[in-house]
Amino acid sequence: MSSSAGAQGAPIKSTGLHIGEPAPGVKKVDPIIVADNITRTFGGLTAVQVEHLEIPRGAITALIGPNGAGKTTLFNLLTGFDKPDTGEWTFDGQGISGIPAFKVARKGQVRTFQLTKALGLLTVLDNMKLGAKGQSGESLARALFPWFWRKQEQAIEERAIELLTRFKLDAKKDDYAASLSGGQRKLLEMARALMSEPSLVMLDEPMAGVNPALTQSLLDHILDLKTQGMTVLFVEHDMHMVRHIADWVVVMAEGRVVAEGDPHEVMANPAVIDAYLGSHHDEDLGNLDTGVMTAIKELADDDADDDKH
Ligand SMILES: Nc1ncnc2c1ncn2[C@@H]1O[C@H](COP(=O)(O)OP(=O)(O)OP(=O)(O)O)[C@@H](O)[C@H]1O
Repeated sequence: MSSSAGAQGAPIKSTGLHIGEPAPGVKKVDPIIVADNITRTFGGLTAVQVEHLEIPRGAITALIGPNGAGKTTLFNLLTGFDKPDTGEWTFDGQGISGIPAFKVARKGQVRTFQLTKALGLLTVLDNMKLGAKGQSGESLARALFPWFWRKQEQAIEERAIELLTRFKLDAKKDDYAASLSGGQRKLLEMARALMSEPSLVMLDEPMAGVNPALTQSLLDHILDLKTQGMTVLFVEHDMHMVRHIADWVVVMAEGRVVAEGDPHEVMANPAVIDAYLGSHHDEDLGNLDTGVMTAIKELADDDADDDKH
């Protein structure tokens, strides 16, 4: 695996992540997640049907696809918030299929949600403290040694303040989370996820509802996770963001992985445009919802940019 400098000011992309031709299910040089035959149905609907998927370690992978492709369902499965009908997967070489979310998080795989889960009636600092792992204050043995508990509390608070400072939320530590803007809540959620010192951070639509003033800051924080050695997997509809920061892109449609590759390869792949058009093939393009149209236009723009280079 190697890194190469991008265009002026562009983030440094990780390359050489895969073995062989980039295609759905392609093997990775150093995968952090390896998943096989994952299916999840809701009644008669097959929401996820992934034969094989590997997520490269130490890189930023984007999971994209049209609405209803199964991205969030796959996220929920991989993080233990939902159970599959079939399937097995490993995280860092350990089988974790079907184990509950709090255990997945303890192993170093954390996630944020599309709609932020900051607890509005807790302060920003208390939200952060909830993200700490391995708190031993509750256990009886530790309760018998309160000095130990206090020391641990202090360490947790120090880490929380350090992270809040990094995310420029330290001045708000005593405010209720409910008073934060949408973008600030996203930052708080990301900061809280880092409390448990994860090795894999999964972000579900990190840019949704974020005011443009905070967009760059969020992007920088995501890039920073990689610099610090973490792996990032994120779901996003914003193709500019995908192109800008993703080292690798996995495309889902109708529950399956339909393409994989680096952002430029993937966005030039006709199967991907097809996936976005999907069931709308017979429709007048003017009837498509604006999200689909924007995504298709951005994919096409990427092609045009490529042609210029
Ligand atoms: N709890 C559920 N009960 C019934 N159907 C569900 C449930 N969760 C998801 N689905 C269905 O599964 C399919 C995949 O949904 P999912 O939310 O995973 O897609 P997505 O790719 O994340 O879409 P979006 O980009 O719109 O968030 C959709 O058809 C959705 O309606």
